[in-house]
Amino acid sequence: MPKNTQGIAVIGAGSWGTALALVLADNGHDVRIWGHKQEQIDEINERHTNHKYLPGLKLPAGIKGYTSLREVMNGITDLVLAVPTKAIREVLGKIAPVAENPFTIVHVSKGIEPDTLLRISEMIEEELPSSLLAGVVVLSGPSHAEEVSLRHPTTVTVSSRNMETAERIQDLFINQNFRVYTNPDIVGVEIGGALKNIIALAAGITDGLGYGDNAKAALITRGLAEISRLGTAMGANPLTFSGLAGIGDLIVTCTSVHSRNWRAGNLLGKGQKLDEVLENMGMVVEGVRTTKAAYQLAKKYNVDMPITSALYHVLFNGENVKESVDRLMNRTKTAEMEDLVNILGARLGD
Ligand SMILES: NC(=O)C1=CN([C@@H]2O[C@H](COP(=O)(O)OP(=O)(O)OC[C@H]3O[C@@H](n4cnc5c(N)ncnc54)[C@H](OP(=O)(O)O)[C@@H]3O)[C@@H](O)[C@H]2O)C=CC1
Ligand SMILES: O=C(CO)COP(=O)(O)O
Repeated sequence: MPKNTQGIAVIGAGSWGTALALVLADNGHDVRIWGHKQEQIDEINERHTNHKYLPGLKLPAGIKGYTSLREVMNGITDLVLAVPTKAIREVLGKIAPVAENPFTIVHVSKGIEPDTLLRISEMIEEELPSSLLAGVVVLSGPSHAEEVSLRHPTTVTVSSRNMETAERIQDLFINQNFRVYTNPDIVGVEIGGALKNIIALAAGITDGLGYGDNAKAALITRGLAEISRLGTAMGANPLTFSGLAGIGDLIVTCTSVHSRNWRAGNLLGKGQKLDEVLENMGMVVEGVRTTKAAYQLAKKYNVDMPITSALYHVLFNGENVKESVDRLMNRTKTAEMEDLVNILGARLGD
């Protein structure tokens, strides 16, 4: 596999940034990881661990930690952006003045910005001048950092408006444990990755309420239906939602104990308050902000998203979780596929 001779910068030293730094180091790349906490970067450089985010993991000495964005960006042509969606604009705003040459961004975050309703690649294009941005790629799929860091078999997909760039990034990451596919549908890949977190929160809630596997299978299936409806209305290829960034990620996030979104939902289902849950999680729970964004997008595109809407009212209007499930179950009867077929028909008719 071709080596990036300049080294690759990973921006964000949380769970996912650290696990992906390991994949890149396993592939022989020199990796610079940037974090904003001196103590944590000292730990990475001196003890080769990142205890808070991936306890027990020993990092190769080839992964070097930095707190200076100027130093980490020096000569860099490929950058992996691994901070929560909420922090992306702030971090890019600090990178722009210190970057000296154009670079490709591989973003690995799973969110949509509330109010602007932008996908992450669109936020990146807004924040960085085109003279600095050589390309934007999204890497997404069913991939919990905890298992990637154990080098357990994992599959993801990369997408970009420029497929040559996507294929080059595929080559940087792919190895025997980390299989990387390409998909030209950047809208679908970003929407699938972001919206599955909403359904995982809901699946955590039903598990917390003590409902069983039927309820979870219903959420996964009907969750996929509403993700596909919105994504298709936004221009995605509906087939993307039957792939890794769609059903693949939805399954892993709704069923894995590693999922922060599922865990947060589970605590909500058991009766904890949202503030309390988020305070104790210690890591990002992207689905909360994304629920707000998807609720707004559903209105904008006039798409029915009953699970997202129910969760929105639980999270932001204090509605009771059990009553919300009852209301979802007692909506007017409907057909299973008709809405998606109509959305697709309207698009093809345009
Ligand atoms: N974890 C996973 O398995 C996967 C995560 N993702 C996605 O990757 C993205 C990052 O998630 P993940 O790594 O898991 O999150 P974590 O909560 O594990 O880590 C987030 C990291 O970002 C840092 N950070 C937060 N805000 C800022 C800021 N304003 N400036 C600089 N650094 C900041 C945090 O620092 P601090 O320690 O100070 O809080 C921390 O190092 C998310 O969008 C997530 O959905 C995607 C696939 C898998
Ligand atoms: O996206 C993920 C796995 O693919 C991580 O999900 P959580 O953020 O819910 O842990």
